[in-house]
Amino acid sequence: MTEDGMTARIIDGKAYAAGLRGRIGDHVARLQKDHGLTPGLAVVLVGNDPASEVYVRNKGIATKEVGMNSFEFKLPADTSEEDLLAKVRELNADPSVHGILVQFPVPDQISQQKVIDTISPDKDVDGLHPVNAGRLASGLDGLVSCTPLGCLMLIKDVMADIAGKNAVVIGRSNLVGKPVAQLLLKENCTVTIAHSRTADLAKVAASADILVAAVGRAKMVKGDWVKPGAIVIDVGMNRIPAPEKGEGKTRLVGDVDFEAAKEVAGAITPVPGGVGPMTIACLLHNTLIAACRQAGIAAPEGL
Ligand SMILES: Nc1nc(=O)c2c([nH]1)NC[C@@H]1CN(c3ccc(C(=O)N[C@@H](CCC(=O)O)C(=O)O)cc3)C=[N+]21
Repeated sequence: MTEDGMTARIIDGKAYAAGLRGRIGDHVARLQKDHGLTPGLAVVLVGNDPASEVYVRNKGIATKEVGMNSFEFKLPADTSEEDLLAKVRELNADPSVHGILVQFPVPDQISQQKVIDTISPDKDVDGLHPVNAGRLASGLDGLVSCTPLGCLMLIKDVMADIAGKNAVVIGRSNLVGKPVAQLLLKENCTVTIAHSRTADLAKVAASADILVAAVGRAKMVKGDWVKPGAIVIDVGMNRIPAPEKGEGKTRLVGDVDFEAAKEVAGAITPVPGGVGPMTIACLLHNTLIAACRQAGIAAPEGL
């Protein structure tokens, strides 16, 4: 239970993302009217993993809905690394493409890091290129990874000024943990990055005013790891068996034991409907920013 005896505010990432996509759509319409510019996002999928196909299809739909051009490329599962890198270079050189996303994971014969390194930092809407990671760490303008950006937007929607708060990020991946920590540091939080080797993780987590779970282990964060009143952001996307839905069925759960944590937290994101929808909206946000910068037009701030 929270300090005032109420359960947590459930942070509606789906609704926030819909609002953000609406504001992005307004900017895209203005860019077209004033500058004749239509932002374009290229998404490359290698192989035919069903989950990835669903994500890529949803990204394409969302991209067109905000008035951007969506370019989708499906390459066979046995595509060589050199062929994929050649595709990336072609997109780097294409002026109608402002953002490039290669859906991960890629097949084993391809190095994910080489793909990341080959995408032009200016078109790296995933924010994973070392140049963008370095810009974030140095407090310079760059492109920030979509999931971390989405987490920060949701946190700031709950609490506009988070300076001086204790933030604990569980997880140290380049994709989420590290960039989330950098963003929270930029907002003047006191940031701890915890991980699988952290001693007494439960105690560290319980010190957090803002707790971000990005480990990829279903319901690992228990209710008594949550400080009463804390903001809890659950980045986990774990598919677990759901026999109650029928044989072979699965459901999506986060890294947080939601039912227990919501009795303690002040605000908490659900899974699904929390961080996930923000990731796609922030991809469009980054594509808009990238298109403006490439065209030498002032990029919108604080969308
Ligand atoms: N280069 C690259 N960039 C990515 O950002 C990237 C990637 N590769 N590979 C796969 C992961 C995963 N990802 C998700 C995005 C949205 C939802 C999402 O919208 N989830 C919904 C529900 C989805 C469902 O029900 O299955 C939700 O949480 O409410 C989930 C997962 C982006 N990824």
